[in-house]
Amino acid sequence: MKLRVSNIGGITEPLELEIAPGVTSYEAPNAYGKTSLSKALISLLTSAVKAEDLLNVFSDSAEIELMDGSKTYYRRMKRIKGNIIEEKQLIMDDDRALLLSYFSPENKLLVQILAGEDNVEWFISTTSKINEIKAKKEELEKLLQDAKNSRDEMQKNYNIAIELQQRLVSIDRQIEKLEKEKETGSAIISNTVQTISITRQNKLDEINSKINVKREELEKTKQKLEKTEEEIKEKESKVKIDTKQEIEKELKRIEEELRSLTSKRSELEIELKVLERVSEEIKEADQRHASSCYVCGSHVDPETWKSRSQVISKELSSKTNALESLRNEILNLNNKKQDLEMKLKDFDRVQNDIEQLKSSYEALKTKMETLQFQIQDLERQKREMEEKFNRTGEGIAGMRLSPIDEKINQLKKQRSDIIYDLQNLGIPTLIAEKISQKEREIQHLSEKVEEYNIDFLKRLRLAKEEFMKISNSILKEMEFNLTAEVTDDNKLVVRRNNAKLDIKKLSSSERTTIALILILSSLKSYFTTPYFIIDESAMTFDQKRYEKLLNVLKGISEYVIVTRSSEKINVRKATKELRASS
Ligand SMILES: Nc1ncnc2c1ncn2[C@@H]1O[C@H](COP(=O)(O)OP(=O)(O)OP(=O)(O)O)[C@@H](O)[C@H]1O
Ligand SMILES: [Zn+2]
Repeated sequence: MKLRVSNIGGITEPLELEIAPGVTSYEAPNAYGKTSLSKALISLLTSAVKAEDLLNVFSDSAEIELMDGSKTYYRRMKRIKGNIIEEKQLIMDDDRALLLSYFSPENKLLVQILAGEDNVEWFISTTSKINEIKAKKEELEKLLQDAKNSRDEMQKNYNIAIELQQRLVSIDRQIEKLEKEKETGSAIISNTVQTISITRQNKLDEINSKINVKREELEKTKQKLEKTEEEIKEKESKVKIDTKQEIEKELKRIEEELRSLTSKRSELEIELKVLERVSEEIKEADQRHASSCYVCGSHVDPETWKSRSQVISKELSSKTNALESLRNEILNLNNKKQDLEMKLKDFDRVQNDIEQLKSSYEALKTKMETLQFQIQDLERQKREMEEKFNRTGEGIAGMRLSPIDEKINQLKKQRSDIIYDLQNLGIPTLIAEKISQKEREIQHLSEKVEEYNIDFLKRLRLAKEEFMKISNSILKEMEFNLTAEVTDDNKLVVRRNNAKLDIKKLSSSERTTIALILILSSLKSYFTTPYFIIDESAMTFDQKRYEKLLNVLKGISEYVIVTRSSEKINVRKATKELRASS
């Protein structure tokens, strides 16, 4: 196969390599790009190796291309505005390649075993894809449970349907029997028919007369209503609000005037009384020819009494006249006031009348509505009655049913209920067919689940059995005085001369060998890789053991590539046998 790499990792000069089947050793100085090349090859097996990890940080585009026969696989990436865009055609996309196709100081299993950890359960379940099988198994188990549940449901429905069918047969028999009984009794029935039609006519007549009465009443109410409306209008035209207000204003004015006039009158009356007394005193003084004042006792010429009396009399008569006219005025105003008060009372009375008319108008309206509703109701009753009579024209329904018919009707209702239920459930023969179909499905699913179960257990054992098979011979061939096995609970157990040895006590080449054996076991059991790459820096073998190891590895994959540090660049066949055969 032919590999071309450019701008991957530290490889900036385009690199082209022809790799022959068998074990190839790729030698180059430190920091030349051996790891970069290995990563390029692994990146064609899994997209878990990301473009970001591959692309040389100083380049904007990179390419890995592998041509194998007529097939071309590649990863081509470009950096555009800080993002890497990639086109790829992988040989496979399986992240187990990181564990099983590449043995380097970064290999997780190697790291773990070098650290002295002996639990390899994660390695076995990851490389065997046991979890995927488990998930599939569980999915199937769920389907199986669902199928069983729906079969049970169907069985239940089947039992119900059978029972319903039996009930249907018995009901049909009962109906048949009752129909026969009815036929014998039908002679009696024809008599009743006449009676019934008379009763019907009576009922209709009754309703019709009720409707007529109500209609007449409605007509009368309507007339009353119209009359009331007219009256209200007439009265309202009489009572004009502004005239009423004017009268009230006038009344107020008169009352005010009356108040001022009456107070004037009482003043005048008091003045008159005073004058009358003075005039009497003066007259008396004149008769006595008094020479001194009857009030203050000062000297008065008796001759002046007469002239004084004259002045007072004049004043008296003028005041009396004024009082007289004031009294007349008051009288007049009081009359006017009474008139106006009468008018206001009239207004109030009419207003009252209007209120009363209005309330009786409302009452009439309600009565009309009630009547209309009653008439509608009666007409509906009539219509329904007519419909019922028409529907059951020549039958006897419309009246109470005879007990036989009632019983037949009841049975028929039960019958149609059962048929409805049966339609929902399905008829028993159909259900039975479905049940047997389900049973086949259950059978099939059970077998599948069992297969997965067996596969699951087998898979779990496979790598361990393979490990048992190959570990001791490899260890022997590598001349390590050790035996190793993986226990049922997935622990690595290593022994020397039958004594258990803690992994931590093993030398690093012993640990590395055991890790490699585990990887070989998983490769044989679960995973086929097109090439297997070993980074020599992961190994601490002496030359003799290194040669032996290459022999062990050569059958592991069609291509085995070992990268080594060397001052010179060299690509060559690495094992004697292959060198001999090529
Ligand atoms: N993505 C990258 N971008 C730029 N340079 C890189 C990148 N990856 C690695 N390098 C550099 O490229 C050079 C080659 O690295 P690489 O790990 O492939 O060398 P190596 O041949 O495996 O060396 P060693 O013998 O020490 O293991 C190193 O100098 C490394 O720092
Ligand atoms: Zn006097």
